[in-house]
Amino acid sequence: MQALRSASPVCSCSSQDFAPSSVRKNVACSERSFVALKSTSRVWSSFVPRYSHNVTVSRHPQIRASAMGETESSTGEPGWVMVNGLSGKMGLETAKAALEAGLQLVPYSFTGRMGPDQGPLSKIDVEGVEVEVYGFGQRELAMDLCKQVSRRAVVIDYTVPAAVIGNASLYCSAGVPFVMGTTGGDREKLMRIVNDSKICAVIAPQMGKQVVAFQAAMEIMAEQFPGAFSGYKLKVTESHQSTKLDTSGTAKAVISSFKKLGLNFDLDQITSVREEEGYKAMQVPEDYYNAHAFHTYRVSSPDDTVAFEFKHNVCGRKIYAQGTVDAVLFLMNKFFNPPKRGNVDEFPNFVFRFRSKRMENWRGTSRISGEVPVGSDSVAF
Ligand SMILES: NC(=O)C1=CN([C@@H]2O[C@H](COP(=O)(O)OP(=O)(O)OC[C@H]3O[C@@H](n4cnc5c(N)ncnc54)[C@H](OP(=O)(O)O)[C@@H]3O)[C@@H](O)[C@H]2O)C=CC1
Ligand SMILES: O=C(O)C1=N[C@H](C(=O)O)C[C@H](O)C1
Repeated sequence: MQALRSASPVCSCSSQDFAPSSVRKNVACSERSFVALKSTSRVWSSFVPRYSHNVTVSRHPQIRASAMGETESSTGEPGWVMVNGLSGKMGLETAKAALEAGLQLVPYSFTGRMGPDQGPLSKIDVEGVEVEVYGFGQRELAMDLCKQVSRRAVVIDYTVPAAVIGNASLYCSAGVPFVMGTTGGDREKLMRIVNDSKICAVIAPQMGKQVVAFQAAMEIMAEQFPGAFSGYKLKVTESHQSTKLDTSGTAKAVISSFKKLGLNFDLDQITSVREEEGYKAMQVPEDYYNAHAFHTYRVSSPDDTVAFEFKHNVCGRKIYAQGTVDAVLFLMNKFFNPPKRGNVDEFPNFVFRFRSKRMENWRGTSRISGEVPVGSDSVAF
């Protein structure tokens, strides 16, 4: 990963790299300089593990300890997370992973459905924690309740593409940092909203760190060998559960790297599989028809004598839930913990990518069909 860092001049950096220099040297620094950090790089859009082995958050003593002790020094309590989209597949999986990692679940959430004028629409039990879910009209109240529980909560958003902008605006105006796992929506606007606010966010269409490492590798190849596949053809197939509302945000991200390698491709050429016949062709195990993300990128020469195939196949949702918890811990560390000796070192495991003004300008040139490509150029998702 050291090689990865040095090979990616624009945006790859470790958590230490974007800490203020005083933090980098593990010297205590003032809240003021930390605020300066937040105002210069507020959005982290993807991250990859520094080591090739898997890190299981809940079982990793260092990270678990970090979750438990995250805010202990300043507030005497473990970190709090609010999960929106809790009745959904990712929301629930992530809430469980957060509890398992030692975080506390804010007992309030909101949904897109209309609810009563007074009181919650429903209640959801997550491993014994009862969460009140408020209707759309009471989402501001839900945010207020969250802040009453803790001024140091982080929001996790796994909702629907149509909610991305509204929810991000709400978190920003409430002043609550967030992890946006939800795909789709106007990604450029999303970045603008966060950059114009005072809060931090981690935003990525792919929270599975190992898949993000693959994204990063593709981006490095693109940066090192631009145009290497000029004239070649690209076929992209992504298969997901039939309830998925949008085209894979991850596929869009990876395609942005392929385009830099010289391949012509429009996002509407992506083949999206959402039914059984396609699942069989993609060899999705039957048990995972309702919970999978299979991606195949096939690159072939004009005369079909040369072919490359890249695949990332995920069954279940654990990989995203674990990565999301890591992103939460990272945000808590950055946003709430006054930098202190060893603070940044609590997160030695990841290389984070971050946005800078320089990248923003660079990215502005690589728009695809109204959507900013994601991935290692890290904007959009
Ligand atoms: N970044 C990543 O690594 C990953 C991202 N995703 C993305 O996460 C998102 C959620 O996926 P998934 O869990 O499968 O979807 P689900 O359909 O299972 O869940 C969506 C949830 O969003 C809620 N919801 C709908 N509208 C709103 C709103 N306006 N405000 C708040 N909540 C709302 C729904 O509530 P209700 O039931 O009450 O309608 C439901 O709980 C998708 O965009 C998906 O692409 C998924 C996996 C990994
Ligand atoms: O909806 C999903 O399930 C997933 N969505 C993300 C995406 O759109 O890329 C990540 C992964 O593919 C699972």
